Amino acid sequence: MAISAAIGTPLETCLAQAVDANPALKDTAAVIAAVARSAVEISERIGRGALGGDLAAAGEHNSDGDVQKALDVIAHESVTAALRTAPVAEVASEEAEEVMQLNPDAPLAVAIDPLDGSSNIGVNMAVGLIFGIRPSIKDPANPLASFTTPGSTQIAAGFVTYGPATALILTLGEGTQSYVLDRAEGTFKLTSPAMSVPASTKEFAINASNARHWDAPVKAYIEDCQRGTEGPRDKDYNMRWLASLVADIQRVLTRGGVFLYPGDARKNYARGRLRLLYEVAPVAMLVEQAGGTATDGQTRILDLVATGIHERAPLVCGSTEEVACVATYYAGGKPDAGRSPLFGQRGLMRS
Ligand SMILES: O=P(O)(O)OC[C@H]1O[C@](O)(COP(=O)(O)O)[C@@H](O)[C@@H]1O
Ligand SMILES: [Mg+2]
Ligand SMILES: [Mg+2]
Repeated sequence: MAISAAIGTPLETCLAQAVDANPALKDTAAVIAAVARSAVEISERIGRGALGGDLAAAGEHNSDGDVQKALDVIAHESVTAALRTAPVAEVASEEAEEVMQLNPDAPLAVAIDPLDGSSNIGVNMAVGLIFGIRPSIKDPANPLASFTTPGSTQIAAGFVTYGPATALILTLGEGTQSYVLDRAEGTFKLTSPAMSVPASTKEFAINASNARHWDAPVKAYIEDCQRGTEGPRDKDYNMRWLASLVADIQRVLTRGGVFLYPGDARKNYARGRLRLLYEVAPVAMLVEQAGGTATDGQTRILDLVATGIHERAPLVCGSTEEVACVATYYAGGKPDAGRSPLFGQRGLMRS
């Protein structure tokens, strides 16, 4: 439901209001409160920086082959301990190979990236946590049943950004809200009851070091953005890349933009880098609920169905007009052929 509380209202009060309006959200609210408790703990830990030990110390490899840093493991243990106290049957975590069974009779399943933006650990840059909450499907024959449904079955989704401020971005399926942690009180408080992604933008986010590996539509789209007013897009673009999905998406949710992590030609990158269940699908729900669009380039993310819990998916999301523009490149076209270098307003053959 949409949140109508005043700015500054504590998360707990907002959740209680949501449950009053829709009692079916009671268990979901309990899960969100548990995730928020873990986020407060991790925020304090990150805030101490190197005074709290070497959070970037390398450990084992995780399911995706990434080296786990100390903070990846600390965050995973903190959030799964919190979820054990909530009505959660199963957890799919980036940091666990298999689905974790918590409270078997509980009604909900949670997909979680306990620590997003791991390359930013230890350099005082923004990192975060991402989660998506789904109904738990009890199917003894299929231990993945709760997670092999479309992203549109998510009941709620959110992420936390541990940045200059610790923020919680949340949707309960109707609108996207933001909260900021009041460090003095250890409580998240409402800062925006309805985030709204502007339909158009002049800002894109992509890891440009991968340009030589991109497919033709992404290459053409980014090249045209870079040509600015000299090219068919006829506007000068800015580029931002924080290497932290949560921070990049918080910017897109706040002032618009388009975020791309496409598939590319590198080994194991045919479907990009981001994981469908605990990164792409929650972000897609938040972006859609804020009036933006989220696709894999062409197909709506929330229609995609995972076949494994660590499956990847390309992500193109943010301002609706810009995401639609990327889709035209994938469909083999250009957004406005009438403004091509040859025929456009500044073209050689202006009519
Ligand atoms: O290092 P790259 O290829 O730019 O990838 C950065 C992306 O990888 C991620 O760090 C992946 O998440 P994890 O840190 O949870 O593995 C995203 O937050 C970020 O957008
Ligand atoms: Mg991540
Ligand atoms: Mg992670």
